Amino acid sequence: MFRPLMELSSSTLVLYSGSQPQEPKEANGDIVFESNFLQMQGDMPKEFLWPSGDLVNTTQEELKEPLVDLGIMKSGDEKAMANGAELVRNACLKHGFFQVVNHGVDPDLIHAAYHEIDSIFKLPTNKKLSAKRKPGGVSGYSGAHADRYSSKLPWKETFSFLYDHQSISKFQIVDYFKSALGEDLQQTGRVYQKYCEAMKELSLVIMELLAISLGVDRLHYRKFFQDGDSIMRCNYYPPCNSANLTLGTGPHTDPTSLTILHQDQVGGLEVFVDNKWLAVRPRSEALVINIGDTFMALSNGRYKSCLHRALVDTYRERRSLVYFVCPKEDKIVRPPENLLCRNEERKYPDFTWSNLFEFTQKHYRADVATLQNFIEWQCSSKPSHF
Ligand SMILES: C=C1C[C@]23C[C@H]1CC[C@H]2[C@]1(C)CCC[C@@](C)(C(=O)O)[C@H]1[C@@H]3C(=O)O
Ligand SMILES: O=C(O)CCC(=O)C(=O)O
Ligand SMILES: [Fe+2]
Repeated sequence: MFRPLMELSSSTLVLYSGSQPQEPKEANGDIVFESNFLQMQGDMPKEFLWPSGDLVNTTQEELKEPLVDLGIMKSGDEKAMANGAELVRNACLKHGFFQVVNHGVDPDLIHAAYHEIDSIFKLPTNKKLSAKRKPGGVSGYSGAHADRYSSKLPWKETFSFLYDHQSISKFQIVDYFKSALGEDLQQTGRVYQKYCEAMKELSLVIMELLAISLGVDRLHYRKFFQDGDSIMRCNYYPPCNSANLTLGTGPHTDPTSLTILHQDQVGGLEVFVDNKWLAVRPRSEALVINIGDTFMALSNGRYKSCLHRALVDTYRERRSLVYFVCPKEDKIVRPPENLLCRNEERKYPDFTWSNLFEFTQKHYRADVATLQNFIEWQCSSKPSHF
């Protein structure tokens, strides 16, 4: 049986060993994040408290990110496409964040995907724990990552799974849900299978737009990511009485390549620009696109990996659907030759997503400096890859 985190934190629980608290170590046994239970305990358990530097208030200012109409990609209107690419370029050079509208994803499918978030997180705790993420992997359930970290715990539950676009089975996600959570979740799997198929197609269109905006061959990144797997993550953020003392997701850049995110109408996603945290206004008809560390390397550092975080709300549950685009594991991450101007320095050595992913799951807690720490870690353990 599991023990609620609160009870555990009052005992001499060793959630991690080793000198570096951020060094994730697997804890023994099931440690459970029961937000209702925690809420009744009065003070916020110390494990969920975040440093004041991470909690710096939003300026109440909203990010003025471009809304790119993706219809330009099918219109054949070269001028409209060039204008759209310029909007993307300016945003990605500055903060790596934009939104797309007229994206072609069925609003009913997005609505269904939100409905299925509750099919997952309203399950009994022991059922969710039966599908908990395995050490070193990404698939499965996590409650505040309480089995990975022992401080700065995020006030959220997550459920993640892999999407292999080239899988021979058109039912890989349905099969995963059935195996992980049982036959009753078959319909949930069907919805996310369709959702991930739609995200994959959209991601390849965006890769073309990014290529145009960088002045490289239009199909370069589409080809690079065509055979890649991706990570789908459902985020559920329970209401929190001490919402100002904790975070739903701490400040970070996504180590992945490109993120396609939909947030519900509660709001809470913020982007760090010009030394300020700016709120991202929820737009139900739009999809948030942000550059991740791996694409930043693929652009030789031109495009910024977007620094962002997610706040929690005092009274309302918040949900987000996050699709992380990744290249095939063993592909060498290297900027295209024709992006590198004459004698332009390579900003990052060659690496693979497989190694960066493993770094984030076994050696380092992804934060605002993941890629730099990964490069140093890789260089210290292997000869130079330049
Ligand atoms: C490769 C990944 C690691 C995380 C999920 C994907 C892309 C985003 C990463 C993450 C969300 C960045 C913030 C910290 C993290 C631990 C989290 O809050 O979930 C990261 C994810 C993870 O390691 O599970
Ligand atoms: O929930 C959100 O709005 C952001 C989540 C996020 O950044 C992530 O899961 O990487
Ligand atoms: Fe993120």
